[in-house]
Amino acid sequence: MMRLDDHDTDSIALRLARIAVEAGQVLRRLETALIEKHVKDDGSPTTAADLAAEKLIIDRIHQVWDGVPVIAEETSCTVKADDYFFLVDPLDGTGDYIYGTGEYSVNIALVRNGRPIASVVAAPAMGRIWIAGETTRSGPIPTTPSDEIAWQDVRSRPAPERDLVALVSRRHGDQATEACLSTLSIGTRRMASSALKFCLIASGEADVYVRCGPTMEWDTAAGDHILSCAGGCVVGPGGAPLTYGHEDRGYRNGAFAALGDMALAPRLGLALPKAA
Ligand SMILES: Nc1ncnc2c1ncn2[C@@H]1O[C@H](COP(=O)(O)O)[C@@H](OP(=O)(O)O)[C@H]1O
Ligand SMILES: [Mg+2]
Repeated sequence: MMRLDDHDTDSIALRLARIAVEAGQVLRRLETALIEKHVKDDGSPTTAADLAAEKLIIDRIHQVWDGVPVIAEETSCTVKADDYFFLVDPLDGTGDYIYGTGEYSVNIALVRNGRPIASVVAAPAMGRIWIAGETTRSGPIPTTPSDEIAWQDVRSRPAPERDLVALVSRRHGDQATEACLSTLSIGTRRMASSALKFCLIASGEADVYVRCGPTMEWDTAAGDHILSCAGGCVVGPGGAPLTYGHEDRGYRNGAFAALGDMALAPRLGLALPKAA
């Protein structure tokens, strides 16, 4: 068992990347199998693949960091948060997994005192992975799993005055989100699923993602950290960063905006985020 050394969050993120790549292989293998799906209480689907990937991730985390609580979407969503805990979504975008768009991700975040400090988002079917400790890096997922990932630093881009690129959920839109987006000069609306939306903004491929409809902490913590370390931010309606570990509200998030450039916050009517 490894002591949790939170001085080297980049190393923790690399370890999380290995776990996410392995979980991604499980998902890829099961993608082609005929998967029985179930509908959960919140109306969202779940499959045997969610469960298999979640079991693998929890086992691996316990092998490395035994004793740190793991809050995970499918089987461990009532585990209590602590000063340190992991948030895991083994298959974010289950609908897209089932319908074969490939826009699904594996999200893992280590949270300390309410904020993520090391995280990974892997998109196995797209062959892309992002990690963040102190800084954000991205790379292609190797086709031979034992190969090293060719990591490159990524940064979000300064927001243009007009013709912003907005990412919108493929499956979960709502009127409040549309009203918020209508205050911006959007040139391109691109549909995307899962935590990929945060990562595309972190890589400078889009500018803004607003979400007023429901999400869970495991949907956002890893992507929030990846975007925040790449120069962007994820903020609630008052302009404050999101915090994690809210068992009292069933680990549900409020509305948020993910921005590649903090200067977009006032344009959305939000207070300017305070520098971390
Ligand atoms: N009614 C609801 N309550 C809580 N979370 C919801 C929800 N409807 C959708 N979500 C969240 O939105 C995520 C998908 O977002 P998107 O459509 O942008 O990819 C889902 O992730 P999962 O697929 O992991 O369940 C789910 O957690
Ligand atoms: Mg999810």
